[in-house]
Amino acid sequence: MTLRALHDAARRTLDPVHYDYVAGGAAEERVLSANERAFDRCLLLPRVLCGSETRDTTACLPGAQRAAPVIVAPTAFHRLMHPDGEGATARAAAAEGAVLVTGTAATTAVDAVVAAAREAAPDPAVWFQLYLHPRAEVTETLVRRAERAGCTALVVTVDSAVFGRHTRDLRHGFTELPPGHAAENMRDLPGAPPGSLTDIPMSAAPTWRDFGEIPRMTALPVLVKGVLHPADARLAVEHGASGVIVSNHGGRQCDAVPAALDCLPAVAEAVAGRIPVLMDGGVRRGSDIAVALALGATAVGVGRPVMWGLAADGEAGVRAVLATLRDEYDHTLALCGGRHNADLTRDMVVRGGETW
Ligand SMILES: Cc1cc2nc3c(=O)[nH]c(=O)nc-3n(C[C@H](O)[C@H](O)[C@H](O)COP(=O)(O)O)c2cc1C
Ligand SMILES: CCCCCCC(=O)C(=O)O
Repeated sequence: MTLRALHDAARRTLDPVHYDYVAGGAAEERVLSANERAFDRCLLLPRVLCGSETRDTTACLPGAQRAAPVIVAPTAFHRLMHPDGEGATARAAAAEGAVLVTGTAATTAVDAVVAAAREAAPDPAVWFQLYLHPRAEVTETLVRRAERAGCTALVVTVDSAVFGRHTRDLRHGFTELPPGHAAENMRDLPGAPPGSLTDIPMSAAPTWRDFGEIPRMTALPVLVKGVLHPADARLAVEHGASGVIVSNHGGRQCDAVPAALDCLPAVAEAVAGRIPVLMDGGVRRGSDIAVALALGATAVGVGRPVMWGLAADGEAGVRAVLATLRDEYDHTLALCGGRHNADLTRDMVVRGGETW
């Protein structure tokens, strides 16, 4: 099944309110569409007579030495997509050698997510995503929970000082999870109603100093997600981040920011190879992965495509999404004369577009 077919199948299967929760973005959804359009404008200039019969597409990531170059970005509430929820996503990601980022807003507790991943592979890489809580001890509770569960890295999301205004959810009045669903990692956190879609237990004014406390409280590598400005990428390095994820939250936060891909080159330049730079937002095909890697990413994240795969066919649907992207990327790398991801370089990306 192509990713488009899985998306169509998901749309047919899902309650339209739940479909819109995932598909939608903030405000006029300008950034949501800009993320995909940015990839449409980028074309690859292949090198010839320098290829290899076999290729190594693995990426060296924090807490995941030989991972697929596509990771599962953190997305909330997988049980809205399929009764098997995050357990199915975890087994699929582990079987495909992809990092899964599970999050505070998962409908399956982090220890059960890691246990599910271990059913599919002996040494899976599961990262845990969290927000900075106004009370440091609550943040620490989540960090310890992720450590105990066996997560291999943490991801701190910093683009959500306030919750995005998701137009479609506002139109539907979708503010509460259906009965029987809850954000399981939040059940026992103070002031966190686990059924609310928008009431995130997070600080409204976190600082780099607050972020810097996290690498100090844990031996796990800590990545920062939601960086767009190169100056923030430099601050991330200075405050102990082990990786930067260039992301505008899939167009679900500020609807006036650039496409994530368009922010990648400047962030990669600012980081200058000191830590890995990842990006997410709008990745829909293997050649998108090649473009992002050529522009300085070590790996890319996918959010919505994984949700569509899960809704369409559970664990098998998520596997199909990850395997399709990996195979398409390998094929593109071969056609561009590459053997390793690093063979894709910035000079191989040109801006094309509708006017050509
Ligand atoms: C339904 C949905 C839920 C999300 N939940 C979270 C979350 O809990 N934490 C987070 O950091 N990002 C969250 N994101 C953002 C994703 O991690 C990622 O940045 C985005 O989906 C990438 O864009 P893509 O969907 O075009 O691949 C969510 C995105 C979607 C679509
Ligand atoms: C407790 C609710 C947290 C929801 C976070 C989900 C999210 O980030 C989104 O974009 O939706």
